[in-house]
Amino acid sequence: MNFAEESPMDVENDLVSIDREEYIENNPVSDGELPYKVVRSDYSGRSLVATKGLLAGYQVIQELPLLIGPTALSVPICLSCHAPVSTLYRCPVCQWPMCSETCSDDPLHISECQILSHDKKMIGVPTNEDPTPRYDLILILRCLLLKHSDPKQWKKLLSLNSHWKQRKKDAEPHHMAAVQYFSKVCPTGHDEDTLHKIRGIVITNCINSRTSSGVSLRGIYPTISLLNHSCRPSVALRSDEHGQLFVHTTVEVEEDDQLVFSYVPPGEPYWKRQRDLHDVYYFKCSCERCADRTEINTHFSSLKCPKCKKGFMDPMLNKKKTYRCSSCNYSIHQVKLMHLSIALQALYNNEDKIVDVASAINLLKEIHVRGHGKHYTWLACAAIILKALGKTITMDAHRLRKQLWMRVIDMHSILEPGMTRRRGVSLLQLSSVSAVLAIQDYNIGRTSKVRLLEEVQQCQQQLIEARQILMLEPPASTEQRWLRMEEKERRRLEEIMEQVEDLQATRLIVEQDEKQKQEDRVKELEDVTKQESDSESESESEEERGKDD
Ligand SMILES: C[S@@+](CC[C@H](N)C(=O)[O-])C[C@H]1O[C@@H](n2cnc3c(N)ncnc32)[C@H](O)[C@@H]1O
Repeated sequence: MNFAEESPMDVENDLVSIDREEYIENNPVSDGELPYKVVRSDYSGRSLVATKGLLAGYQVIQELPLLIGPTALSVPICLSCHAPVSTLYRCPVCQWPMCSETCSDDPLHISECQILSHDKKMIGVPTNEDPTPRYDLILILRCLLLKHSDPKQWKKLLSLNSHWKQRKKDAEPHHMAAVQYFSKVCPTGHDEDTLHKIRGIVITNCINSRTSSGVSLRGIYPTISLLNHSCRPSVALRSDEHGQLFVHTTVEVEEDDQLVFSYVPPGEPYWKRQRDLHDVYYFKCSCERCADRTEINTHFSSLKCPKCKKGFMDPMLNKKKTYRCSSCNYSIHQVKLMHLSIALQALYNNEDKIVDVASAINLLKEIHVRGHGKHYTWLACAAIILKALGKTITMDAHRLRKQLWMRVIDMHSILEPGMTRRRGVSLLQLSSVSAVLAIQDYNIGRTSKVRLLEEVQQCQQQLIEARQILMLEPPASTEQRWLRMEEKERRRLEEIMEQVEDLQATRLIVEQDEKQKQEDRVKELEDVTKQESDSESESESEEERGKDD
């Protein structure tokens, strides 16, 4: 077959058609107007912008994957139902691990199997239970098969960004392995440039989701793929167990604002975010966070100056990749700063070092001295401490937990503000630990009843906000567990409030009882006194009388 005339370049710049009917069907509450449109810029290509002002939490897009498959590095999973499998049962034809005969006979697998079965030496076939990059091949193959199974969708797929020429030039080993595999070992009939392009499309555009059994999958979503990146996002993506994606605004956006999400974890330092964005997506990020040397006053990626120990070594954002002290102007190269940061990271990376609250606090102090309280290592260390403290239920542990959750929430509200799942979950945790502390403090007489009520009300406010955020989780998603936890916490707080009210009522009754008893006693005393004085006066008068007598 000659594929020469359909060079991928021909469709490189085609716009993916945005299907309005499909949008309305997926978003029944929508007024029929798309809340986004595609715009194009010389530097960042196509991107989605809001067509009107949108409040935080607004669902902008709901989209099923065009194709879905295993992540590039995966433990063995069945190629049909994507359930985790051992390597004991294999498809008798292609030898890939599957869960059963039913799955290996599935018509969807048959077409893949015909290609994969050419690998007689099992070069690309997973051999044991360990995670393997061989699963990278599967989604690429599914894309390649689309050409004949669904030419319309194939065209849509080819319109996505791939950076294929650059990837071909860079010849990264995993990329080359996949291209060679489908050109030499299991030929699919596509020319090499198309193979470069298809792998490029998968790497540039795939988005991960999770099945109900906890397996990570990656999918291609033609509309959502048009969202550009920012390290300070305005939308968040959530998936259900069928791989369907939902895009919500996390903050209020205005008409014509870009809708952007973060391709990399926002908790990574500047140099790591830039490196990954460059290596995988081929661009330099200049979002408001990256364009500000202080990363919005957090100095998130800067160490304290090793020379004057006063200023922060902030990135200069220039091509030389230098970091300069804000106080004494001392400068070092990014590589040196990376090494210093990695050394700092090594201090906390060993979870076993956190044996109790005191050791955790010491560790935080160490980071504070060499890094600082808003440094990325602090955030990562807080996560490790929160995990390591596990079920420790001492008051000290609760107090530390509360402080850490408060700081984590503060930092994330700068880095990725608004209705993010991270904020929802952190608020839930903060509310839970604050409630425990409030009750304990009250029980040991450290706080008053009024303070207890105030704190419980504060926890309820945190839960209300957490609920608003967690309600955005799609119904068929594993993350619904957070909503269940929120419900449990809410009931617990209601019980506490009832108990406090009961307590209040009991106290009132006791107090009234006491008051009554007191009054009775006073009355009794008065009566006795009166009787006594009466009898005294009687005897006195008797005496008088006697005298008289
Ligand atoms: C998933 S695609 C997004 C849609 C893409 N802009 C397009 O035209 O198809 C990812 C690619 O978009 C570009 N991109 C995304 N965010 C960017 C940003 N903040 N600055 C520059 N380029 C960006 C990069 O080329 C990246 O590899």
